[in-house]
Amino acid sequence: MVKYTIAVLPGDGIGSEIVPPAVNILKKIGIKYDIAFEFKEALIGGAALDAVGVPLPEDTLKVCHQSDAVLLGAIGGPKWDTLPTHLRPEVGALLPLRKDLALYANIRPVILYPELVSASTLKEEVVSGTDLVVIRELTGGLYFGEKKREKTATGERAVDTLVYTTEEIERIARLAFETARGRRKKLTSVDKANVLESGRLWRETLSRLAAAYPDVELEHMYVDNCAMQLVRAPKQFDVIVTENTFGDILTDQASMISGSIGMLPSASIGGQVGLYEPSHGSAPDIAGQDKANPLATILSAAMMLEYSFKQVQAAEDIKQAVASVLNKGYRTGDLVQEGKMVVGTQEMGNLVAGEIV
Ligand SMILES: NC(=O)C1=CN([C@@H]2O[C@H](COP(=O)(O)OP(=O)(O)OC[C@H]3O[C@@H](n4cnc5c(N)ncnc54)[C@H](O)[C@@H]3O)[C@@H](O)[C@H]2O)C=CC1
Ligand SMILES: CC(C)CC(=O)C(=O)O
Ligand SMILES: [Mg+2]
Repeated sequence: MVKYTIAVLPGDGIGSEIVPPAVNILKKIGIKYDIAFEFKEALIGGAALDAVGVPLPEDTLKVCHQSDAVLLGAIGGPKWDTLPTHLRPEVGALLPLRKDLALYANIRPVILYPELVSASTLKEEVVSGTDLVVIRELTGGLYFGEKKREKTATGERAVDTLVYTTEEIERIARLAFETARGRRKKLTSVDKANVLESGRLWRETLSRLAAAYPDVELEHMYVDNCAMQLVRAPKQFDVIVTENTFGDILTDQASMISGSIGMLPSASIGGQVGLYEPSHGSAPDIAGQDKANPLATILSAAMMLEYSFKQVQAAEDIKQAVASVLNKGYRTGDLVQEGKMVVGTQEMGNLVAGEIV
């Protein structure tokens, strides 16, 4: 029997509602495939600030490093928004955790389940059949550059910096080329090279590496155009690779192709220990109400099985279980479609678990 330890970090808001269903499904997968999962829960974000005064406790980092993978809910919320920047859950916990685990690549597949075509805000003929993946650089760029605030004679001056090195661009580009190679062989590199120096280096680096991947078609696109193209004709995309902030924004937008941000999973990889989390945040507006869609987190657990544990069939089982539940007509509130049955977070989790036999 194989054994894996999973660090479980529910975090804030809906985090404590969407993570337990994913853990429960992993337990069922463990029974079916003879995998012994050990789950070690740890504090992060506002929950950690409230309990021990820091957003990313040393103990949590230790648990993550000593595990084979990390399952994260979401962090942040209004209660902690006014703290100094370095203490905020987002800047004080999530970014340093990603950096500490050397997770330079964030993979966000945007797949529209056929059952959810009418849940998308976009027209059926535009979105039907969409299957693209965004590869977002995760430990560099605007989120990690130097920040400062200074007093001026009339007010204040705030600075954020966007820095990339050739090496940082090369490693994410290679992963993107390799990913495209295993799919429909089209790579769209998204930048703002018409304005940003970092964008020029990004574009030059991608163009140079393209010679090693003659079977992959590389196109360059400015990020503003990409935002438009994603809603105009999403099926033109296969793999998109882009800067940290651009990828963050474009994937929230792209989530609506799949019906809801509650459908968009993610895998963060690159280091020894992969981290798996939904693409959305802690959704304070619906927290504690059993309304959140747990499917993005459940599908992130499937990505964990695939990327960290190479349990491809087990991952496929989870995706099939999700498809089956959707096919039977069950929806959480974010996916309301005429004639469908609306269920809460827990029930949706139980329904998916019930499909794994
Ligand atoms: N990885 C993380 O932990 C992230 C944390 N955040 C943090 O989350 C907090 C809230 O941020 P927002 O901008 O409101 O983004 P959000 O993604 O939490 O919510 C945006 C909207 O989508 C809805 N939504 C999100 N996930 C859902 C789900 N699973 N099911 C149904 N509806 C869902 C929410 O109810 C809300 O109306 C902030 O503190 C933010 O910094 C935001 C993004 C990522
Ligand atoms: C909260 C941010 C640091 C990150 C974010 O929005 C994301 O990773 O999707
Ligand atoms: Mg985001």
